[in-house]
Amino acid sequence: MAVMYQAVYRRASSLFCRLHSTYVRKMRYLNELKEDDSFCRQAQTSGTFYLFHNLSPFLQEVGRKYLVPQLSATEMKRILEKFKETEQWIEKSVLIGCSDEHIPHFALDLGALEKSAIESELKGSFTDLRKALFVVDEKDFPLLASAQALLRWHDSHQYCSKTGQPTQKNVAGSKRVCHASGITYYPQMSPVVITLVSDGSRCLLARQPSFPLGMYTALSGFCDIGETVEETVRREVAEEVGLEVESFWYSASQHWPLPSSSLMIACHALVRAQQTEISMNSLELEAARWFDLEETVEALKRDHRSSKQEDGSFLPWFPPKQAIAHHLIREWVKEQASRTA
Ligand SMILES: NC(=O)c1ccc[n+]([C@@H]2O[C@H](COP(=O)([O-])OP(=O)(O)OC[C@H]3O[C@@H](n4cnc5c(N)ncnc54)[C@H](O)[C@@H]3O)[C@@H](O)[C@H]2O)c1
Ligand SMILES: [Mg+2]
Repeated sequence: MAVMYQAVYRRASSLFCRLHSTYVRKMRYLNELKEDDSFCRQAQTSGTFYLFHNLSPFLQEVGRKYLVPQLSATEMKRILEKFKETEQWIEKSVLIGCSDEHIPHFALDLGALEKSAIESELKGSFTDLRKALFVVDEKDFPLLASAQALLRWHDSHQYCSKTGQPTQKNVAGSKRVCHASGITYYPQMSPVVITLVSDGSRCLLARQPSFPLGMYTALSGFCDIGETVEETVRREVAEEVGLEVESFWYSASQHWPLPSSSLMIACHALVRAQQTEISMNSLELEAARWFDLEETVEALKRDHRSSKQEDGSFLPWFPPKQAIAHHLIREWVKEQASRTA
């Protein structure tokens, strides 16, 4: 028995070491690409490229699936030659990751070239990010989201906000520098707290007027400058529904690219069971109410289409699984179900 345990343990720890060293080596490689311009320029000649056109990612519809194709450096060169563009275009690309085998991945926006001509050449289409995020395979979601956010950041930070002079990107695209002032700009995300409030047996979900009809989600809000996550949770819940948070705990986080880069920090919060009367802030919200476990489980089964009723009204439904709000709601349901079991 002891021998068997040792063999299993040895196999597990060697697997851990292998995984660990692959990960560490990969992170070190990416860091080197960000820090060393000539190393990164060299890597562009053997990398793969994800294409965008005015910030819409290039997708290929194959059967019922939407794939996110990667073009090799050779293919990229061929396309640019075909459109009579020089290889200098490659320098506009930004580093977005690499494979375990250290093949670097770049994103490139071909916004200045004719969209339909590239689409017919490459047999696919540039798709609005809002749609693309929800039709691609789940594993491609973070990649598309971060690539688009990074390209958008570069597009909107071409000039120094102090001197008005043009800024230059480093080859990897991990920063931009204004040579007149010496200021370095780094890509940024705005921290946002998203909180699923519960009174112990129900959860609180709300909707803004701009949401698709029938969609409810957890409360969210940008962190004010200088605020801690704890302070934002308490303030947002007080501001939006007039309740006082008693305790809260962190669940998970997610980068959300729409409408501009946010770091979503997802939390569960508890309010006192005796103080659950909602006083909704109608400047921001259109509806806010408590959902019991059964109603929450039912709404989780619906989507935008299936929630539509014959009279044109909509039953409540929640954001799809790609959104961290969905994860919070599922987590709450699981916890409630295990409590009542
Ligand atoms: N992934 C998800 O599951 C999920 C769910 C809900 C919301 N979100 C995202 O969270 C973000 C914030 O949600 P919200 O609208 O409830 O926030 P919010 O309650 O803070 O209200 C938005 C308002 O805050 C102000 N604001 C303050 N700082 C801002 C900043 N850095 N950028 C933009 N506006 C700022 C603006 O006046 C804006 O109209 C949105 O971008 C939304 O897309 C994601
Ligand atoms: Mg809000």
